[in-house]
Amino acid sequence: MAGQGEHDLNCLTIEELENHAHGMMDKQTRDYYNEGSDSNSTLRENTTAYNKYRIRPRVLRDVSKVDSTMDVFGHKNNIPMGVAPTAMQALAHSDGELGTARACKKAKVAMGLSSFSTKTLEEVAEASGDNPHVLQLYLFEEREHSRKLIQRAKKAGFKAVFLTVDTPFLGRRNGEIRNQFKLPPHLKVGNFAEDQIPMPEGENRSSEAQGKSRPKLERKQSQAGYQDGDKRVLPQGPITFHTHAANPTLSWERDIEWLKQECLPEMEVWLKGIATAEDALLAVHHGVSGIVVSNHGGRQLNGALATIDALPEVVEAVQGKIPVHVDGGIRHGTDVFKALALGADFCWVGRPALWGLAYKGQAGVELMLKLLSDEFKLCMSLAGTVKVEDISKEYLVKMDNSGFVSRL
Ligand SMILES: Cc1cc2nc3c(=O)[nH]c(=O)nc-3n(C[C@H](O)[C@H](O)[C@H](O)COP(=O)(O)O)c2cc1C
Ligand SMILES: CC(C)CC(=O)C(=O)O
Repeated sequence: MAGQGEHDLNCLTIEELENHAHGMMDKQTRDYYNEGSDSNSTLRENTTAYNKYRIRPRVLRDVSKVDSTMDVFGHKNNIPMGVAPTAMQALAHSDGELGTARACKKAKVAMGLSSFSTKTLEEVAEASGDNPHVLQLYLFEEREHSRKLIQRAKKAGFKAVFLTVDTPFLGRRNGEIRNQFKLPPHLKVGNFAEDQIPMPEGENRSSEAQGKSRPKLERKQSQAGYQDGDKRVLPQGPITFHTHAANPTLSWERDIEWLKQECLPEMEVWLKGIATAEDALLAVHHGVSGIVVSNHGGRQLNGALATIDALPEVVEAVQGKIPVHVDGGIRHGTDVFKALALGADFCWVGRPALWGLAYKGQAGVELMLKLLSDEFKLCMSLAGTVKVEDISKEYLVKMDNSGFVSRL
């Protein structure tokens, strides 16, 4: 645990980190990183829902040696938490995803890399070394581009792909629309910089590649990836997040099987964005290696349950057959403890890493990871748990709006 002298006195909590980061980002970056979709209610609830759960501490249990480590992707992680994939990290600081990867390696926590990173996956793999790193994937309608990316990830030593399944269309992010968000010219989407599809004027790419099984698409520049009335918009030209991240054609039977064939055995296939027991059961049925309970940090379906509230039904449905991870709204070591007590095997944090980067680049991500690690270890000790496996729902109660407390 941190001694008195080892703190950044300007920044002792994730909330303070967020406040520092606020002033270090331009408006378009700040809005892009921080906002959710629509009225942002799911974004807010992801965080506040943790307050409904309170910890029941046990005492006199010799917590002089607490082991907060756990194995994930075949490696010992310092705490049961990693950094979630978030796009375009060089907007926050020039260290970008390389700073995050180096900080994760130093802190011995896993890292998720967005397909839409501002560094290449090969650069990030090199910076990660033997620290576990997974690649978040959007499966493109032009399947050849996804295949190429998967092959590169395999070669670079990624442990798993996390297919994002909550993005048939992009959620409506009003700040992004208002700011007409785009990557500034000095930055590029690292993985696709040279991967543009030249398309002669007038050619309809819906007949290309895997076109036969696809719905008929209209060739038109996407309006920032948002659903365009009844018209399907064909992604075209350079691969950008606005044109290519969303793919409404994905389905369990065709695409999960395809992905497993492309990735296994070198890389595991996980689904990120599961929020119900029914889909968790389908995930098990389709033989994926694990799932992440996620609502994309409140950026997709506003009005969806907070992830900590969706977690119990998923855990109950899965019954330990595959690992269940969770992300969304985790801002304290006690949140990690609560998620584990509700049955998650592992947690991921998104925005706190972006705030760390904005604050001080790699050093800021290191600080963020230290704050959450210290808090989690202290929480384990004060709750009377010595190993991560000890954490169970026995340590939690739930409080309703009128303050009534019930055991879980
Ligand atoms: C700015 C930003 C960019 C994101 N980019 C991606 C992405 O490229 N792919 C993806 O699957 N999820 C993406 N996410 C969602 C995160 O992986 C994660 O689910 C979410 O941030 C967790 O919530 P938290 O930020 O409250 O911790 C992004 C989130 C943010 C805030
Ligand atoms: C659209 C993506 C490239 C990034 C993303 O998932 C997000 O901004 O939430």
